[in-house]
Amino acid sequence: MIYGRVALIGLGLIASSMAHAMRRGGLAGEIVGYARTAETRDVAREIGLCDRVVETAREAVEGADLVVLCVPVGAMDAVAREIAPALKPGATLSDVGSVKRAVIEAMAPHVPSGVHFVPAHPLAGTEYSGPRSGFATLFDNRWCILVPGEADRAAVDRLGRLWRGMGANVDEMDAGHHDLVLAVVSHTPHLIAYTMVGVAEHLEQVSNSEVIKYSASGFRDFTRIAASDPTMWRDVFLTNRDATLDILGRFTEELFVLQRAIRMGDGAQLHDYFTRTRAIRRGIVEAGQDTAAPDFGRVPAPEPGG
Ligand SMILES: NC(=O)c1ccc[n+]([C@@H]2O[C@H](COP(=O)([O-])OP(=O)(O)OC[C@H]3O[C@@H](n4cnc5c(N)ncnc54)[C@H](O)[C@@H]3O)[C@@H](O)[C@H]2O)c1
Ligand SMILES: O=C(O)C(=O)C[C@]1(C(=O)O)C=C[C@@H](O)C=C1
Repeated sequence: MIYGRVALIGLGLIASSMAHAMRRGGLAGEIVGYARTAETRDVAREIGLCDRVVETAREAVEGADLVVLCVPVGAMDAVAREIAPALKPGATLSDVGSVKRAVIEAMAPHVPSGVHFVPAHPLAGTEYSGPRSGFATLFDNRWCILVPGEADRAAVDRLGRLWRGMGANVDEMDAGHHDLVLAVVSHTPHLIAYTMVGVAEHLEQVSNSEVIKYSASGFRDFTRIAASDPTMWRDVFLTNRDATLDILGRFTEELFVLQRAIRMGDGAQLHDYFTRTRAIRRGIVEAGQDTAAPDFGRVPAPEPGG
């Protein structure tokens, strides 16, 4: 056991996956949960997600050794303000928000002295939300980034042990770098997926039923991403504004380069570009970062005709 009592605030995909993963590893003596709506609290009780589901966030954090805010990024400020007076001295306060600079700015002013604030971000998720969507293996072999700043080393190491116990690999970063990296590997790709699905929807010459019927696998992957929670992603783009706009600007420049190559019939440029991007994908598969990739991606391609 790593913590005696863990409080999870906001019982959606990430909190419910944490609850399952902590149980699987025997990592918490007691898991206490709080959700804003009575409906979510009722579902959590019905499926036995936590040992106790309580009626207020303050009640949930009382006596907890670890408190994790699992609410949308835009709600972190209000929740931190509300629970701060009830936090136990010596407790660790963490979060799982997808953006780190804005969350730290929102939460840090409320953290009482004697409470260790260790922000975190598990790089794992699905397009589903709510208390029924979680599963114990969500974090297996994925990364969790801790953004500890000047936090107490023993508290940081303890939270790292919890995430490793839930199956994740743990790294540390500063908040600004985290937000830039995530703008590249998660936030801008989501925006592009949302946009591509929007383009298909707005195309007058192709009906929505044709889009659904003939949806090829590349587009299907876009639609999966574009089904992600609207509140969560609204907050991500509003709070990681600068990094996302930076990456989006670079994306637009590269898009124009490819657009020009297509217009000019420059096959060599297209081939060279796609050869370089393929190497990146192969690197991800070889590093074991896409567990869904078939094995033949990791061995040389078969001989023609073989
Ligand atoms: N879904 C992902 O892929 C993913 C991955 C990593 C991190 N995150 C981050 O984890 C956090 C939770 O995401 P999730 O996917 O579990 O979302 P979710 O929608 O499944 O759950 C969010 C929970 O927060 C509650 N909530 C919403 N607004 C609230 C408020 N103002 N006050 C109190 N509770 C409120 C909701 O009722 C719900 O129970 C977000 O900060 C998100 O950025 C998400
Ligand atoms: O796999 C997915 O559905 C996700 O979108 C998960 C994903 C990602 O971009 O990888 C999304 C947001 C996070 O903060 C972390 C992980």
